Amino acid sequence: MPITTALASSAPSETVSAAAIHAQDLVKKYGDFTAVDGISFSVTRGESFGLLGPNGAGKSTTMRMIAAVASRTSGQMLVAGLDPEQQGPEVRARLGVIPQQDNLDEELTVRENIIMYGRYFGLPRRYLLAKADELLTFAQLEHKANSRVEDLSGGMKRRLTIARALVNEPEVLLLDEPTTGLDPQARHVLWDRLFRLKESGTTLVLTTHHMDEAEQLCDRLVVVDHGTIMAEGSPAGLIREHSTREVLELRFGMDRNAEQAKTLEELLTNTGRDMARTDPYGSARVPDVAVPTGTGEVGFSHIEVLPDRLLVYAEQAEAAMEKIHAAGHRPMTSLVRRSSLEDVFLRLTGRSLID
Ligand SMILES: Nc1ncnc2c1ncn2[C@@H]1O[C@H](COP(=O)(O)OP(=O)(O)OP(=O)(O)O)[C@@H](O)[C@H]1O
Repeated sequence: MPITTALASSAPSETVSAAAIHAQDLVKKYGDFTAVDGISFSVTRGESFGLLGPNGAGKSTTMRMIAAVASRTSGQMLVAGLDPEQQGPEVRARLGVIPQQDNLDEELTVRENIIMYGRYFGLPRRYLLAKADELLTFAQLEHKANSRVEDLSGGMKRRLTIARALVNEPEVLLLDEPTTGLDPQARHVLWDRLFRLKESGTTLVLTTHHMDEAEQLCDRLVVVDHGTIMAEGSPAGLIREHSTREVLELRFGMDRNAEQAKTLEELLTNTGRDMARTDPYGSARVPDVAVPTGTGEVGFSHIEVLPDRLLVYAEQAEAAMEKIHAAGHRPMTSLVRRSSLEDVFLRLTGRSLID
């Protein structure tokens, strides 16, 4: 059966053809090992879409199948309406690919890297000279145009890799771990450039195991673990669905955390007017809408015990802290923060995103 027919049988055809990427029941096996285990997702044109998961989750393998550099074992996929398996060169011409490891030509200058890359696409030299200037300005590398790549910082190399990937004006930009290994300042500069691309309408598909990156850049994302999709939604929607609004982080000392967790759980669960969960480790979910709270109301959900600290999940973490103090408990340190995608991942898998 042609792929368009197969895909259309389970999704509205206008959805499939309008999608920048449509993947259905995608499987990739390496021998007996299943790296990608039947994942399905759709990326809308102009959207910024993320695959968030820990090392080894199958994110890069999925990206390689999208980029037409790895075959799939089964399932279907369309990229810009084309099948990467059947129409590899056409798909690659529509994509900009930023691999996990920079593969710039260290012997060439910054400008030459862009021009040489454009030549692979058969783009004319005159076009490339003007395009290189435009892309160097975009990447904030004008002042490095004639420097050799080996003289660039890590952040500059990453920006050059992105600039180079834009030379063929791709419909979709694939970014595999775009800022891993960069210092915080370099990450922010790169995020700013990606924001601009997003605003100009480029479809971004990125993998990351940094929850802050996913929160910053993604309109929508899938949480991936062991080759399967655990959850899908916007960063805010996922947090609303799988966590409380706030988290109270407490340290009591390594050997006391587990014991304290039991005591605090009883204390916070039995607080009269609170919206406590009857089964704090069960599957009960936090309501989709913000819980109305008044003085003393905690909206307690559950406690996670990590090796070095406790995470108390509550709509009102300050109120939880007050109750803990009032009951005479004195943690060594305490911190109130908003829930993040890291909390979502922990809730879904029982593990941290970064081991
Ligand atoms: N060519 C290969 N042969 C065998 N196993 C592979 C191959 N490529 C990837 N794998 C395995 O498939 C699993 C998924 O790898 P993948 O690189 O897709 O994960 P990832 O989520 O991108 O993680 P990372 O961020 O570490 O790259 C891993 O267990 C990896 O060891």
